[in-house]
Amino acid sequence: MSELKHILKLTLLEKKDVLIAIFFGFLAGIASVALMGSSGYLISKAALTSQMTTLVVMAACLKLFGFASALSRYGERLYSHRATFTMLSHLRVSFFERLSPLAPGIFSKYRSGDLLSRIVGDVESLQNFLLRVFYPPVVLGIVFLSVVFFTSFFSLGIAIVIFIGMLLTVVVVPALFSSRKRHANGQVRAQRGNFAIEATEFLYGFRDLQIHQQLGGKKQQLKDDAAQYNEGQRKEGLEENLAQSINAFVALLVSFFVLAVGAYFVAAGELNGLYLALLVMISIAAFENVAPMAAFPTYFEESRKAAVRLEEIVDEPILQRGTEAVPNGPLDIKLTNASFRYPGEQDLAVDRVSLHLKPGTKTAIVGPSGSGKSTLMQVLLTVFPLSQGQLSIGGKSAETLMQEGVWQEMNIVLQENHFFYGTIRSNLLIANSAATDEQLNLALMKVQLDNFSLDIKVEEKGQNLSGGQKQRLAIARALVKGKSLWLLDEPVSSVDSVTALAIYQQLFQQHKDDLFVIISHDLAGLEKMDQIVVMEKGRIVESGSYDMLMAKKGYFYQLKQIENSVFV
Ligand SMILES: Nc1ncnc2c1ncn2[C@@H]1O[C@H](COP(=O)(O)OP(=O)(O)OP(=O)(O)O)[C@@H](O)[C@H]1O
Repeated sequence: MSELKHILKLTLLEKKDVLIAIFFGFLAGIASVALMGSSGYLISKAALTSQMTTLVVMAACLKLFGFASALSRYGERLYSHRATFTMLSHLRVSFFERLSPLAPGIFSKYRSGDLLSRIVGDVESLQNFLLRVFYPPVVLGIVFLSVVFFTSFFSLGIAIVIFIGMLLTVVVVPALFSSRKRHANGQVRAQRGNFAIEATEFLYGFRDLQIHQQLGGKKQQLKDDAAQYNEGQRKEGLEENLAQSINAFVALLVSFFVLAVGAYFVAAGELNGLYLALLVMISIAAFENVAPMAAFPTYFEESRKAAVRLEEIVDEPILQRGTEAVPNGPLDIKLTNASFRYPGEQDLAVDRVSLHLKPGTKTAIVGPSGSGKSTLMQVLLTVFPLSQGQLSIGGKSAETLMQEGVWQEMNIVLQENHFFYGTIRSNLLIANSAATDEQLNLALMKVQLDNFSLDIKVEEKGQNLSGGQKQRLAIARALVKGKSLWLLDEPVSSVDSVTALAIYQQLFQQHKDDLFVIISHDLAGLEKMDQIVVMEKGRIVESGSYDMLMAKKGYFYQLKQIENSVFV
């Protein structure tokens, strides 16, 4: 039950709705018991006496109880569902608040399909927590105790039988099935997760699977996962039916006992026969309310597992981020002896790097594939926390700064940039929602996309754009943002060299006071950079201006020679 503590806390944030729902639930339950009880009494009274007034009063009571029962049921549904949906919205908010600081590291631990299944499926499963786990036993408990209290005035023996029946149907049978369910290996939630993982991969990798003629195998795997999930659901359904049958059987048995014990007491002269039908009908009505308890084990286990699966994700230590604002004015970025290691990896991806990036300067980071350039960029973006060393922005330690505040000051273009379904305009406005069409068109012109209309449709992930167009659109987005720190990771790797050069020229000429950090594979055109940083195995092996490095005839010079010999 401890797994559900957090969910219970969120549910009880809506204490008022929960209490009103319990109150109406109790009224509905007790009114239906009273309805049946008074009809039993009416039957006996009609058979045994001919007092018209009592019969008329009882008939009026029947109508009143019927009306009260229907009305209270409506109130119960209204308030319990309102409390449930508010709890779900609290849950989603609290889950995302705890999840977002874990991104993007979370993707190395969980596959996207799995995350999706947890975020959507498991959160959704928890809508049953109040409606079918927490609330029914509470309402039933109160209704039953009231019934036991009422019947004890007529016959203590019958009250005891009803009390034992209550313990069996509300506590013992559901607890037995819950424990059975916990120990059975019905992993429906995990199976649903597996199915979501495979389906997402199938969707993402459809084209590659088709090209490599591997669609068949993957399809089969999907079918197997779907079959397992179906089988799990089938077994779950059977188990629920069994619980329902046993609970209904026990309830019927108890009503039978009430009749038998009542008949015995009537025969023994300990109970007035007038009340026998009333007590039997009360018992039948009270046990009719027990039906939702049959589903309790399924929903209890489902809620428990969903809560555990959600907790698993967000139960990572939360990295404490700073709260200070980024200082005003031109910003510099300084790395001192900075190292970073990916979780679970042996080697440092960034190894004792010291670097000072000043406003108004242009720095290129070059090096062979896998040398740590992109990781260094993520470190500068404060996405990856340093394992060792210092990162300061504008003279302040990055740890003390608010991460959103740091990103707000940066124009960022990564190797892969996401484009949303919409138009060119909507994709550019992401960077600055206040930008005018004129500003957007100017940005498009600077990246040589002036032939693009702002109303052109962009398909999901920018599928209808070429690689180079996507990169230029990402630069245009950075231009629209208009900040002074430029962090660009291979921004023009898919753009032809003439256009790329023209874009760089525009950027450098019109943003002379800005700070540029550009990762590049291409060693051509670096003459314009103020500083070239050469990386190898996570370390800076050389740095300086183009002329300095060429004159030094060191590592960069050799890379240039290799590049020249390859292309000559
Ligand atoms: N998420 C990750 N988890 C573990 N190791 C990683 C991860 N991403 C990168 N690495 C490793 O870190 C090292 C540096 O990778 P990085 O992507 O920074 O290199 P790079 O110089 O940018 O390469 P490229 O030029 O090919 O983009 C590589 O050895 C890589 O295998």
